[in-house]
Amino acid sequence: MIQLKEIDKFIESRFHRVFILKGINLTINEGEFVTLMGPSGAGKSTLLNILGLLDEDYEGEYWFGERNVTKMRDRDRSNLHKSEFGYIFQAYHLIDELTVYENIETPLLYRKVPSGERKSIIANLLDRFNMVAKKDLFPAQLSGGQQQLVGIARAIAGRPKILLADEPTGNLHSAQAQEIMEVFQELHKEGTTIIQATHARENADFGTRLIQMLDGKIDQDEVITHV
Ligand SMILES: Nc1ncnc2c1ncn2[C@@H]1O[C@H](COP(=O)(O)OP(=O)(O)OP(=O)(O)O)[C@@H](O)[C@H]1O
Repeated sequence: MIQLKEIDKFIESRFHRVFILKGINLTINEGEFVTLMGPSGAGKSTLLNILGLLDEDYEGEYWFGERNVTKMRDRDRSNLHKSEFGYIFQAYHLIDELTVYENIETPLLYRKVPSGERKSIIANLLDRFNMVAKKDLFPAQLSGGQQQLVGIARAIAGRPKILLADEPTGNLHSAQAQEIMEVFQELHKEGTTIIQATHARENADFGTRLIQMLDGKIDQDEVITHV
């Protein structure tokens, strides 16, 4: 489904190149649930941004199925992003002027989901995350954890084929974190491919594969076995 070949990302400083990612070769198949771990600064968010088509400033090749993303026009890349990916950001990226309800609705509007269906999808998500009473509030009126939940609801509302999540449980208490991982597990069972970056080792146990990053490289890549 996704293949990265020899991806390098660097910044030019005055005297030398500083590599943020170096020689990344990675294949992710449909239906995998991958966890990226590694110390702060290892390059996890940078790699997620590249995978999610949010950053095209790198060298190497990115293949999405038969399509060479590296050679795509901006508009096609943006359409591919909107149609296939759901993205949960480390900083929630909610739209401040929209209510909780409207924030969750945005990907459904992009995907031209009919109004009745939109209502039922959003009602289900609000219910699932215990946010029904908050639906008309604005992001600034929510706690950090609640904003994270809205970000997650928004990312999964459009039923993306691939869900990318950067520290999805970073601002949540452990019961909420567990709940989010269970939601991910359900989505994975339903066929969603998931790639998450996290510092929480227990989150990796919900997945099928653990990739350890170090200094912009893949250090270890192992299968998670479930007993
Ligand atoms: N645009 C940029 N300009 C300069 N340095 C950058 C840029 N983007 C990322 N970096 C650097 O690249 C390194 C990797 O950053 P990245 O955010 O991918 O790490 P991470 O593994 O996700 O860390 P964390 O766990 O703290 O989120 C960091 O040292 C960061 O400062």
